Amino acid sequence: MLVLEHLSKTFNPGTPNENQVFNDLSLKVEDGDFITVIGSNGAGKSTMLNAIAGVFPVDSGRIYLDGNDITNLAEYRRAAFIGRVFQDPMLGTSPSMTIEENLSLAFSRANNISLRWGLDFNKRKTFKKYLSDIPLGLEKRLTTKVRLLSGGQRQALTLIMATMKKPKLLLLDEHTAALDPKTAMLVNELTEEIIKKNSITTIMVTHNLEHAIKMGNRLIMMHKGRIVMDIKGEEKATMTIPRLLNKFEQLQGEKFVEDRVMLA
Ligand SMILES: Nc1ncnc2c1ncn2[C@@H]1O[C@H](COP(=O)(O)OP(=O)(O)OP(=O)(O)O)[C@@H](O)[C@H]1O
Repeated sequence: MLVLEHLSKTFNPGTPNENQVFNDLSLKVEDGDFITVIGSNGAGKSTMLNAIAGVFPVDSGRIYLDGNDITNLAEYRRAAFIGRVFQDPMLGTSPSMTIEENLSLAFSRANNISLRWGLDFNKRKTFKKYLSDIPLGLEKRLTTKVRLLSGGQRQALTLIMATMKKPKLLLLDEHTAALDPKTAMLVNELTEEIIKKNSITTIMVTHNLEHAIKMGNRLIMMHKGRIVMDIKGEEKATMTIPRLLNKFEQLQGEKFVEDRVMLA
């Protein structure tokens, strides 16, 4: 279980650019939760993910994962049990290495063995199996350099690498936002499949309201650094975009405004 307890974060304190992103942000994420996160511009969605991943220290509050206080743990140490996939397909893989070399790297990390480039028959067979489950044709391109892949192919590969060793937590920060709708759908399907198969606790930020409603078991809406909606169970299962927008308006007394929001 992940617990965020009374977190606060202000960027550039004491300067004209001072920006309090959140103050007293709390959240309990149960094991196996797949939470989709939506919210208005600058609501603090990415900042929340960054705080969990340890990209910067929080000003106050505590972060617990499986009962361990990780508030002061360095980012690289959290990376051992927190998987991340970003919006930018250029991140997460090594472009000058081939698909199989990238997978081999993740495989070595996952199995806690020192870096070994040896790509024997068995490894290649395993990698082919991973890749043949995705209809992106990657299983035939094991020796292709990753820089030659499309954005969708790279995101799929990053997702496989980030989950090869089951992470305690998977953070997806708009990981399909840069993809065309058809590829985004494929990568989302792969995301759901991997998460379900391995019961990975996941927090996924998205600007696509339809994806946010359809995917996961819980939907959180953030606004001005606060969690203003936490929808699950029957309410989530029967949620629609108009109902969600209405609920926001009723709760906040203002319309939901988000430049990049995608209704479908
Ligand atoms: N490293 C940083 N240094 C300074 N300010 C930052 C930093 N990261 C984020 N911010 C600011 O914090 C606020 C919240 O940003 P954040 O990226 O968390 O919002 P978001 O909800 O993900 O928004 P969006 O949907 O627009 O991406 C914004 O005003 C942003 O400019």
